[in-house]
Amino acid sequence: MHAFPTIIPGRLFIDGEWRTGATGATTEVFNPATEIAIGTIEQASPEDVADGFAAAERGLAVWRNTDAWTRSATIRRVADILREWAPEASRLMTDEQGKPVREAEAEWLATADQFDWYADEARRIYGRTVDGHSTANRIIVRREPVGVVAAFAAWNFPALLPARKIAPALAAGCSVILRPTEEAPFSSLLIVRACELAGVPAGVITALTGPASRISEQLINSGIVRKLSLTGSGAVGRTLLHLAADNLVAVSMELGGHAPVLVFEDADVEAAARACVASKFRNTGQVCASPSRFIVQDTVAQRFTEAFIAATRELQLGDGHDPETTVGPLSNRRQIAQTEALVADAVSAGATVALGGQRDPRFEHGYFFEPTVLVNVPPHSKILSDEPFAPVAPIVTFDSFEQAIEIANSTVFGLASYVWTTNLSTAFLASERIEAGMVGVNTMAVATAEAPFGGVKESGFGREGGSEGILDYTVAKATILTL
Ligand SMILES: O=CCCCC(=O)O
Repeated sequence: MHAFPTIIPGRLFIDGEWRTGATGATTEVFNPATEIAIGTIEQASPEDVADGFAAAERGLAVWRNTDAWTRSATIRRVADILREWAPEASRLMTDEQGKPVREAEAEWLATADQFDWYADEARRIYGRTVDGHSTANRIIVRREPVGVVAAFAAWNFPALLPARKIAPALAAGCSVILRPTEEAPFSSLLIVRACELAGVPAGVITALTGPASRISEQLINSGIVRKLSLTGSGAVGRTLLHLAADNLVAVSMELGGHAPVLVFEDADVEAAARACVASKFRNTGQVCASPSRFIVQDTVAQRFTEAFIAATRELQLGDGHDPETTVGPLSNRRQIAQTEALVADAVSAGATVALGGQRDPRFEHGYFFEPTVLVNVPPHSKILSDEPFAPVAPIVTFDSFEQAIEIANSTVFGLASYVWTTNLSTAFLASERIEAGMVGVNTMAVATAEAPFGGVKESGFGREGGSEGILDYTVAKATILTL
């Protein structure tokens, strides 16, 4: 048994120790439902960051020489600890990020799944041998750890997103420097604490909280970090890619999406609408794989829209700690402004607000926005092209398979996508024609530890999850033998 930490360590974790920063500067963290501060985190100074990457370099030397069975058993213990902590950790996540406790609990279990999955994959890092030009040649290919990894994740899934980077990196034998987000840092720090308790050696995991741009710049310019993994916005991705290019650091980028849902007339339309509502408003729409454009065959559009609105009306907006709540607040003030702007733009373009459309006036505090449904949405509305990260569902129609695919592929993004049909040919053809890293057919559940998660186009590159996920943290080394 591992007791849940009574004091959440809002500290830096460097060389196996929880430390205050060299300058003593801290940042407050707020509950988005109450706007009340729930704690503080340290701001790592340049000296702290330098200590962090030096420790990570030493940790790498230890961990890359630790056998795969030991790495596997250690990572498995992290999963076990996180499962033990899930009930309390869920309430903490709700405090800092806003999502309903039930969703937070699901996130912690999915987080533990990442560690479980990569505990197994640690023992399955396969090499190969190839015969060379000459019968005397043998080429042996081994996959070695890429080196020190810098991991930057977004605030919308403060446990799952770091876990998707930490678990495969540890499995591959890398050391990891995590920069938790300032909006929701405590869940990420809990993972670090679980790693410590599980026996991950000093320096193998480091946590540095503080200003994103300064810390990332220092890490990438350090000459020690060999791999950068980001889940974040396209703008941040571009900035970090420039830095990585200057330093020839390898990158994986998960940069968001704008997932189309194609609903064909042969689908179970009501089941599709219910599943779409549950998925659309999960985490208040702040999900990179969130279905965000509902593209419905015109013959069933009215039925779909009615069922969608009816299911949306049943949602309960409120504080995530209330057991009745099914949709929590947006996570921060920026999201409110962005959501309001998207709705205003769509309405001025000619869209109709069929439900919601504004900040919920019942709440004096907190970032509560009504679950919103837009219909008659003109193609040039920003809600159909900009990543929304908002509880707003635009419904548009199509009249042919080709038009459905054209609309689905009309954004710069290509992360998740969804198809609802009972026709096997339509399912296959649509999933092959949609430009996306993932396609859910008659399901909205595409994010699971055993499947590769990642995008194409401006949604980024690299994969997290599945047996593919560990490859991003390895390099192939060829040894060419002449016998
Ligand atoms: O925001 C991106 C992560 C998606 C995780 C999920 O859908 O569970």
